[in-house]
Amino acid sequence: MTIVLELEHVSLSLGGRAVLSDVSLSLHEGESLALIGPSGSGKTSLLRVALGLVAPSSGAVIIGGQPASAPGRILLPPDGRTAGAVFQDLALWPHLTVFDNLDFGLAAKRLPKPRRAHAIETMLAQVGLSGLAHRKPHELSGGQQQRVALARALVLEPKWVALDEPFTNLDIVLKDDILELLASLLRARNAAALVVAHDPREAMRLADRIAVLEEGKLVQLGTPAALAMAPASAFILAFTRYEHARKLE
Ligand SMILES: Nc1ncnc2c1ncn2[C@@H]1O[C@H](COP(=O)(O)OP(=O)(O)OP(=O)(O)O)[C@@H](O)[C@H]1O
Repeated sequence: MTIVLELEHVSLSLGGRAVLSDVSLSLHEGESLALIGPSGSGKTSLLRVALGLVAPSSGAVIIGGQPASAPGRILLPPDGRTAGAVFQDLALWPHLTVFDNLDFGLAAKRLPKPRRAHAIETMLAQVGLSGLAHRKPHELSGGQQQRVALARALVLEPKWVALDEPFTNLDIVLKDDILELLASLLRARNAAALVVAHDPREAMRLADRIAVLEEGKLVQLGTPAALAMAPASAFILAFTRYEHARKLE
């Protein structure tokens, strides 16, 4: 199986505190890997290390088989990591239209204009925003803004995307819709996803594999079924017990 991203014995200290300790994991082509763990366990920090926004204190990040980060050094900058990212605050450029938000990364790749326009129109159609290309973010609903953020990440045809709980603020119906849309967009591209999930039960339902962080350490990594079968900590037992009960119903 092709590995798109690998963390090898990654540790990270910030302000003298150990935020990540000896974390090793790999993200496989096309899979959805959920990161869960209590608040402050290091989930966002792990995404930041993977994306090349911060260098690990020790260990390595490997992208597509190439060294991407070494201790204290970013060898491959974020835009070279074949990744798309969507963070909780979405970080859309407020002064740019939807079209230009999507065009920003494509233009940086120096693709010809007609090709960019075609890619953007196709992408906007896929996320159901065809008519809204010339609006600015503040002229959109929250759900529409989230689709723009998703489209902006995917229009660059990433091999993997990092998502930091971008959908937590949506109501449940809208959230299910966008999760389904995300899954189908990723499937169509065979793109992998590394997703920080706040709701462990939702991760059990949707992810191919789950990585559990506690106090910066990877305490378990496996399929939802493997976690439910042999939970490695009280935190994991707490949400997998529910899963057991559901299956026994
Ligand atoms: N720049 C920083 N300097 C010092 N400590 C930091 C810094 N950024 C994060 N931390 C600490 O690192 C730890 C992990 O933070 P992180 O945001 O990765 O956790 P998280 O699991 O994503 O939390 P949450 O679920 O609450 O978002 C926390 O204790 C946090 O206070």
